[in-house]
Amino acid sequence: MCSFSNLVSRPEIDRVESIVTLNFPKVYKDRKISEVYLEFGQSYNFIYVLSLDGKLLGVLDQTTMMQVAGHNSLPKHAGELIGKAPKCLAMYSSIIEALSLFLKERVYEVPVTDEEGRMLGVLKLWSLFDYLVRMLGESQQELNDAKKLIVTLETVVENPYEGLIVIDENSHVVMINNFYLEALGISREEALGHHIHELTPHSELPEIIRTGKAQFAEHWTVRDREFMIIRAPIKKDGKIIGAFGKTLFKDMGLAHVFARKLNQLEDDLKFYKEELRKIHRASYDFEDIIGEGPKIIATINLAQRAARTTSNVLLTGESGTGKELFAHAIHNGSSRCHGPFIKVNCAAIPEQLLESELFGYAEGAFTGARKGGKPGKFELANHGTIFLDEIADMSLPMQAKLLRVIQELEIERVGGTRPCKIDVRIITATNRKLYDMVQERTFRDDLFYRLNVMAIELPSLRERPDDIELLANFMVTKLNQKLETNVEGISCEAIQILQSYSWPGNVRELESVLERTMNVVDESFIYPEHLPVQLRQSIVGSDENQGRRPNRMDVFLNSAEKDLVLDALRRTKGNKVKAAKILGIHRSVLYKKLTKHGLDSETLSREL
Ligand SMILES: Nc1ncnc2c1ncn2[C@@H]1O[C@H](COP(=O)(O)OP(=O)(O)OP(=O)(O)O)[C@@H](O)[C@H]1O
Repeated sequence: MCSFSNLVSRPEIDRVESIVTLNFPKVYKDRKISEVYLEFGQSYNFIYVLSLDGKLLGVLDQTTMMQVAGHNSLPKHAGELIGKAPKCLAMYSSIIEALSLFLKERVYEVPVTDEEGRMLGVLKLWSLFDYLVRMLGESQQELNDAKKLIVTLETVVENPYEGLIVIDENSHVVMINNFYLEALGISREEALGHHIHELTPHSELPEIIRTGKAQFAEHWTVRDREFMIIRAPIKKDGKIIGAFGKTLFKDMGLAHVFARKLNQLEDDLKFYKEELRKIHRASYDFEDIIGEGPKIIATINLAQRAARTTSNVLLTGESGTGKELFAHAIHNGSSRCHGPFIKVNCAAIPEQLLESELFGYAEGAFTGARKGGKPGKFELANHGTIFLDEIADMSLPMQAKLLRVIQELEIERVGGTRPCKIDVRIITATNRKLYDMVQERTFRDDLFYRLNVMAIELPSLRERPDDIELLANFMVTKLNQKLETNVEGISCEAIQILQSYSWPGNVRELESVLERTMNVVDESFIYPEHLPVQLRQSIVGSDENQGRRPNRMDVFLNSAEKDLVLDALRRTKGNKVKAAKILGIHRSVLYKKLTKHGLDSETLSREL
């Protein structure tokens, strides 16, 4: 006999094998056919035999088995057993085929041999009882699941906040909830099974079935009540089998509340966007840079030229000379003025944080990293300008990373895997001698040359004492607003003291000296005694300023300046804004000059 496991490869193999070895061979020898019957023949079980090429050779049903068992004359081999089977094989064949499809896993197979042990076919056993018990169990479970689902769906459909109606492909109502019935003023009996137009003659649901197109947020008026509704087709396997209508709000009052909330949210969003834009905006223009001495004018001209290019800019100069002010003005004077302006103080950020601050980090980059990661300053500055202040304080490893960004024009977040292209103009600033640092190898030369494309050196205040009066008066006006004071000006003697001081802290120091002074002064003018002692002392030691009287040079320059101002005003027919532009000075400076030269409106009308 061929090995059973060659024929059967299912998990039941153990069980079947035991049947084969214990029961079937012995059925014939040891009269165990009744056991087989008990095992398989309790109720509607079948034993059928297939030939090796799959033909149904015979079937043993309950009756046959009973006969076999009852006659006590046992067949000698399976072939004999088969011979006792009813002959209506055709009927059995179709039943068995159908059931076998369902019952595959419950069919047990044993080989059938003739007397000489030659393989005749396969004897298959299955238990309908087992099957029914299992199927019933499964059906019960499915029934319970379905019941639960129905209860859930009923709760969803029958909620007091929205109406729902469902029609079939013939536009007959198949489902409607109480909210909808109430809105229509009809009973469920009057609705179910009826054509939707009998309930509501103008319903557009049949149109949805025809076109297959959904409608969103439509108005629906019924019995003087207004609703907002959506209508949509119901599809199965791509075919439209119905449509549904669903109210979006309990009533229009609620819809208005929702609309108001939405508007409010949109307004809030607009506000915060604007606030963010303000934060990331450059605050100063070239007009805000005060100075008319040749040095500062030349510097402003150079910066204006830099603004028109896309090149990187390196601003150098002592602390407080206005490097940040210039960076703002360059951004605002450039084609990127509508993009963001992002400032990073490289000295203020701890070395280990600078990389993630500049390039951002990916989600999960380190413990405590924010969900979704965080964009770095370079990403925030995209399509705008990044201002890297105190660049000389950047460590060598960070310099290398910055160089790579400049060369490849892309950044990669810390812990990230995908580089991201950026379009950023870089303005850097330092009050240290960067070139000396390059010589000392504390600053990378390749990075230096990349940053130093447009080099702008800002003059110290010492180098332009003539601007001090202008700057001081400008600041008094500005500080009056900030401090809510009414200081009208600075006396000539006080100006002389300011001009003779060396201003190591440059314009920032001048600003803070004036703020301190204006906070304590009670008079309308600032006199020498109001100024800090160290400033007053500076004039004592200054021979140059002792008993200073106007010399011929002063007189000449003064008169040349007056002529220039008048000439500009004549050319612009008295338009001061245009005249200031011609002269290349700020409007406020022109007004000061007019006062200085006694050019009030009466005099001007005579002179022009
Ligand atoms: N020419 C100027 N006209 C008007 N205000 C100026 C001018 N220069 C500098 N200031 C003012 O002086 C203060 C210091 O300027 P800023 O911060 O730009 O200097 P800085 O060179 O960047 O300083 P630091 O090197 O210390 O960062 C600011 O309030 C700025 O507005």
